[in-house]
Amino acid sequence: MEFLPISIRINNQPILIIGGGNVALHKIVLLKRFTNSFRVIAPDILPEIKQIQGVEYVEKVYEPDDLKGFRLVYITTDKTDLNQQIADHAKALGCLVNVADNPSCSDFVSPAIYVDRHMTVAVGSDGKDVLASVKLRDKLKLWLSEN
Ligand SMILES: C[C@@]1(CC(=O)O)C2=NC(=C\c3[nH]c(c(CCC(=O)O)c3CC(=O)O)Cc3[nH]c(c(CC(=O)O)c3CCC(=O)O)/C=C3\N/C(=C\2)[C@@H](CCC(=O)O)[C@]3(C)CC(=O)O)/[C@H]1CCC(=O)O
Ligand SMILES: NC(=O)c1ccc[n+]([C@@H]2O[C@H](COP(=O)([O-])OP(=O)(O)OC[C@H]3O[C@@H](n4cnc5c(N)ncnc54)[C@H](O)[C@@H]3O)[C@@H](O)[C@H]2O)c1
Repeated sequence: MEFLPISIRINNQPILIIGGGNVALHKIVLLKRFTNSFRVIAPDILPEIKQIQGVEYVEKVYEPDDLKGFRLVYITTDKTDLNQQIADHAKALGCLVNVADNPSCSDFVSPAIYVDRHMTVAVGSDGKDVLASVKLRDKLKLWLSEN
């Protein structure tokens, strides 16, 4: 196993998302259950992202200075080499990174989550089989709602 399941406080600092496409939107929708403060940086940002309350967006290409002051960084551009480069810059600054197209260079991966008031169930596969994580989360969700 490579990834430790922990619960991190995220409501005290904005989350940085580089890239503003489908994966960025998907991440923001899931993260909205836990925080309401995001900065999105990309030359083309989906209108659905711009409309989300709590999203501050900047329409430009990534530059290394964009990382300053952030702790959690989701890297979601459609360019594999660029994603790797951003991850290297972010790690050098001490940020924790999630790289959408490369779990092996991510500092953290996102589990499949079920939330019921203050209780959470988070299922992960150590970054190896996301569909199995989603399937088990859905089974647990069903079982919990019936018991
Ligand atoms: C659980 C969830 C949480 C979240 O996203 O926050 C999550 N992925 C979700 C959905 C989803 N992801 C993908 C599909 C389409 C599948 C299909 O149809 O084939 C769907 C289904 C859908 O969208 O419904 C594709 C995909 N995912 C990853 C890769 C890259 C790779 O594996 O190399 C590719 C292939 C890309 C490609 O090749 O194009 C990688 C990761 N996805 C993870 C988490 C991390 C591992 C977690 C673990 O340890 O199990 C990890 C490693 C990194 C990360 O992102 O943290 C969320 C469900 C939310 C929910 O239901 O609540
Ligand atoms: N982890 C997952 O769950 C998952 C699921 C599907 C796809 N992916 C991978 O995630 C990546 C993104 O997919 P997508 O569907 O969101 O792509 P997309 O085409 O919808 O969005 C790409 C975004 O990257 C931005 N971008 C491009 N160059 C940039 C730069 N220099 N600086 C800043 N932003 C820049 C674009 O403006 C756009 O907003 C792909 O590599 C894909 O393979 C991951």
